[in-house]
Amino acid sequence: MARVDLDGNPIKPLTICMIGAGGFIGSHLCEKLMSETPHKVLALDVYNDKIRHLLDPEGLPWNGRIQFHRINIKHDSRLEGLIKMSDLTINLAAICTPADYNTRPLDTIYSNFIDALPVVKYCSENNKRLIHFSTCEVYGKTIGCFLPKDSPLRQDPDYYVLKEDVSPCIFGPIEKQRWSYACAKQLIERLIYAEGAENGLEFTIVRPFNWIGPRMDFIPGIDGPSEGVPRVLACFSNALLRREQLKLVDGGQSQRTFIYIKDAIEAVLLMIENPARANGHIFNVGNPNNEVTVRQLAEMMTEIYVKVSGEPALEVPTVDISSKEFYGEGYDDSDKRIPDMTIINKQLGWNPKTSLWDLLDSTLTYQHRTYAEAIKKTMSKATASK
Ligand SMILES: NC(=O)c1ccc[n+]([C@@H]2O[C@H](COP(=O)([O-])OP(=O)(O)OC[C@H]3O[C@@H](n4cnc5c(N)ncnc54)[C@H](O)[C@@H]3O)[C@@H](O)[C@H]2O)c1
Ligand SMILES: O=c1ccn([C@@H]2O[C@H](COP(=O)(O)OP(=O)(O)O[C@H]3OC[C@@H](O)[C@H](O)[C@H]3O)[C@@H](O)[C@H]2O)c(=O)[nH]1
Repeated sequence: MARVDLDGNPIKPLTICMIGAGGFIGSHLCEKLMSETPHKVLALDVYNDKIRHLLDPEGLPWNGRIQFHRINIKHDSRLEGLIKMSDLTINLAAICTPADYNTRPLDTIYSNFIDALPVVKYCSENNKRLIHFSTCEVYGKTIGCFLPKDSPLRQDPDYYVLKEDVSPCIFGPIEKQRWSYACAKQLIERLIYAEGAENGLEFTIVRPFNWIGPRMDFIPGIDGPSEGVPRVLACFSNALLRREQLKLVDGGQSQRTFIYIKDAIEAVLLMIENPARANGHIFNVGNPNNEVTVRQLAEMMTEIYVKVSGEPALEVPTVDISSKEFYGEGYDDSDKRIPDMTIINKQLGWNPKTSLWDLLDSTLTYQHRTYAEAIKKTMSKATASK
């Protein structure tokens, strides 16, 4: 049966230039495009470990529909040609790990702003559609967090729900370099918007709110550097796998809403296949029903991991740590992130489905299956060499 868009029109097969296709989100998007659509993907990245299972030249039903190009977009003259060959460009490439924002601020700004410039320019000059990945961090802190602790207004959604077309972007001072990422993302959003307004660029901007699931980041010492600090899902998974305490930065009081990667990918597919409804829009993509403090996240992951691994929890499963000790000088944090869903609901009729418990259950089952043996081996080697 012919696939149709939300308005009942048949969907034409597209060629998609996906930059950063080898990362967490890219790998899930490639998987979805291969298994459920006829679209072709030119997959650009410096790594391909997370999509290698899709690239096998023989024996896969989508044989030939995905092509990997090992390209660093900072300096590769093939970029424009690949964008020209495609109907649509999706840019996911970025440094997007908080541990880097205040320790490698220059790389962070270059990656999220300067390196994205040619992509925007080539799309605009060649009249190609662009879906650009920004972040919920462009909102920064909520207005509510500046109110007195006992102010009843803190309970009023107007003071904390984040709306694409209404909410201000509130960052900390320049010396809090944590905000360099958010600021670079905000400026590239403004540039894309201006290209749309002045030169007619067809664009969609995505603001992901803590998408999590299998293949997110790395487990230090197993498939990433031993001293590396990934995002919170991988930090907590690593601690659980090693039977270490989960570290709560500044007491784990910050709040986040987490969404299952597979729900979020459904939203991206709707944007890809419904350009008339998605062009010119900025979309929050998150799950407002899955809000927890980081402390509650740690407790829930501990409880689920006991069930998944069959091993009892540590007597004291968490430990508090200061942000200075964990991330270094210049760290700051978003206090609370609840996405408003009005625009994406209206344009694409999309809603997230998976509860936090269910998404952590499937993700920790994957983490245990993928890493438990490897961790046991490295830990027993380390003990033997003592
Ligand atoms: N995962 C989330 O919850 C989340 C939240 C907010 C924003 N985002 C945004 O979504 C995008 C993808 O995030 P992710 O979670 O998949 O991160 P990721 O780090 O897993 O993926 C990014 C990919 O981009 C590649 N890349 C970086 N610089 C490159 C370059 N110069 N040339 C070629 N490839 C390069 C990396 O190798 C990596 O594979 C990023 O722009 C990020 O800022 C993600
Ligand atoms: O071991 C840890 C790791 C992290 N944390 C805390 O957990 C919270 C979430 O941290 P993450 O590393 O997942 O990153 P954040 O939610 O702060 O930002 C992320 O969200 C939006 C995206 O653009 C980026 O991928 C990233 O910046 C923060 O409050 C952090 O301080 C811990 O308490 N312990």
